[in-house]
Amino acid sequence: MKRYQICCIGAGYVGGPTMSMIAYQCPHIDVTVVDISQARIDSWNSPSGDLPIYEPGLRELVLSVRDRNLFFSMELDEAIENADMIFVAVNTPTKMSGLGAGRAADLTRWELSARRIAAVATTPKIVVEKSTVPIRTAEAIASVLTASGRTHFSILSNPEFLAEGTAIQDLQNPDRVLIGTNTEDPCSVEAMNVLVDIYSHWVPRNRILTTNVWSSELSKLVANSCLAQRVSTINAVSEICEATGADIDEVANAVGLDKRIGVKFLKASIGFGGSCFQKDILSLVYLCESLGLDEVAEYFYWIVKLNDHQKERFVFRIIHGLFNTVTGKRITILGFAFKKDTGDTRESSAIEVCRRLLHENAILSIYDPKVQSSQILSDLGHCTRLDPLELNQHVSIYADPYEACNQSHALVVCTEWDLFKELDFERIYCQMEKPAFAFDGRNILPHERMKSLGFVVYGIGKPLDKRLNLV
Ligand SMILES: NC(=O)c1ccc[n+]([C@@H]2O[C@H](COP(=O)([O-])OP(=O)(O)OC[C@H]3O[C@@H](n4cnc5c(N)ncnc54)[C@H](O)[C@@H]3O)[C@@H](O)[C@H]2O)c1
Ligand SMILES: O=c1ccn([C@@H]2O[C@H](COP(=O)(O)OP(=O)(O)O[C@H]3O[C@H](CO)[C@@H](O)[C@H](O)[C@H]3O)[C@@H](O)[C@H]2O)c(=O)[nH]1
Repeated sequence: MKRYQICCIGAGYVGGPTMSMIAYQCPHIDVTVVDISQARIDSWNSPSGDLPIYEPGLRELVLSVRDRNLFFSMELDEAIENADMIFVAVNTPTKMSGLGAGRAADLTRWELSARRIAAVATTPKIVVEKSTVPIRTAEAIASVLTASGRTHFSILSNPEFLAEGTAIQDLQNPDRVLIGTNTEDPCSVEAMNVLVDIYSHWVPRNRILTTNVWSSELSKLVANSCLAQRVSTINAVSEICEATGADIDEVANAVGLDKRIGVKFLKASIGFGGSCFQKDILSLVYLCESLGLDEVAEYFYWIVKLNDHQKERFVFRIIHGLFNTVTGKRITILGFAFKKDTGDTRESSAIEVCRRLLHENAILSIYDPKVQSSQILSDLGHCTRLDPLELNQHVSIYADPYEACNQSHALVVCTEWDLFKELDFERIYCQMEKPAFAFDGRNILPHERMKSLGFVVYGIGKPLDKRLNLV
């Protein structure tokens, strides 16, 4: 009997881990993940397990199922034609030019995938929207798919809620799985039941929600906006704390212990990063503007504005603290990824912090345990427009955190890697220029111990040290 065949278009942060989990949980299903990037596919197939993305637990998961019932391939057409169900998990970044530039999601890759499916498929397919897309994308995709009239397509929305750094845990034990379908079409409902059955292999049935397609698409954008809104709220409060002497961690704890509010996602920071929050809020803003809902659009837009403000004021603290000039001063950047436990730098706040410091002629020593040097240089080259030679004069990347701290004027924590908490700060203090400053953009360092060693410490939303030159 023919085994059930799944194909996933897009072997990225979502396609790779999500399909690995389905293959692991459903040994009776064959899963083929395809991509247009040969380098990515080669890396997923790497014999040593040197995968294209770092995610705790992912390597073990992939190695346990790869070439059993999980395959990574460049043969898009073959995988599409063989598949009963096709997930589309391509990237949907913010449009950079044209209509809706800086706001709308760019659906080019999605449409190209749909056109490829339409051109190749000769047997009925269930097409699953896994990428985050604007509301009503499924409708647009349906018209592309059905235009040829060659076969039948059922379109489902199944947004992904995993967070990077905890993707495998999130996939293994999701708070909910959301499936949107056209409830008036019996074929779509049948397709939905097939997808529900797949998830039911490991997700309790009461956590699998079924809704209409539009609710499903909108819920994904709203979930990210709610999460980002909490971060912007606590970051706004961090500024009040610094102006008044309140302590942000005490406030977050006191507020979050109200069960209606909850303690999660109230950690003050240098601002949220990652490929999703800003993009999805802007997509929601664009939707609201298109609908003429200007006040609603403005409300959501402020989440992003506040986030930009938080990054900017963090850099101002550094410059003011260092006697209003960082020209020629060595500054150590601890962490470059947008959060811990990932090597992903997309929209990382570290990029903006470094860009501003380089603009002020600082010399940067950067350490991150998982981000490749080439990625850091590419991100900084892109945002500063400095050529590689100029960049090399101002930026050094280290594989050892102590070397990165040598002769530095200030430590700047951009990512909350656990290992930063355990560093030997006595040793680091001895290596640094004096006064030695530490700007903790994640409030993870042992501030009191560091102060007793002689450091001048700045923490987000923490009572300010008088030596931070507050003018
Ligand atoms: N990264 C996350 O944590 C996360 C979580 C939930 C949802 N999402 C959403 O999932 C989608 C994918 O995100 P991602 O982070 O995995 O992106 P990604 O950039 O890591 O991966 C996308 C992959 O799609 C491939 N691709 C692009 N066009 C293609 C085409 N026409 N044919 C075949 N392959 C193609 C790219 O080469 C790339 O490897 C986005 O819509 C994103 O908003 C992301
Ligand atoms: O209290 C907090 C929590 C998070 N952050 C920052 O917010 C950003 C996003 O963090 P997180 O949400 O944990 O990671 P993502 O991988 O971006 O995951 C978000 O975006 C995904 C893509 O849409 C969704 O699937 C997830 O549910 C959603 O959490 C990071 O820069 C974090 O450092 C804070 O500053 N303070």
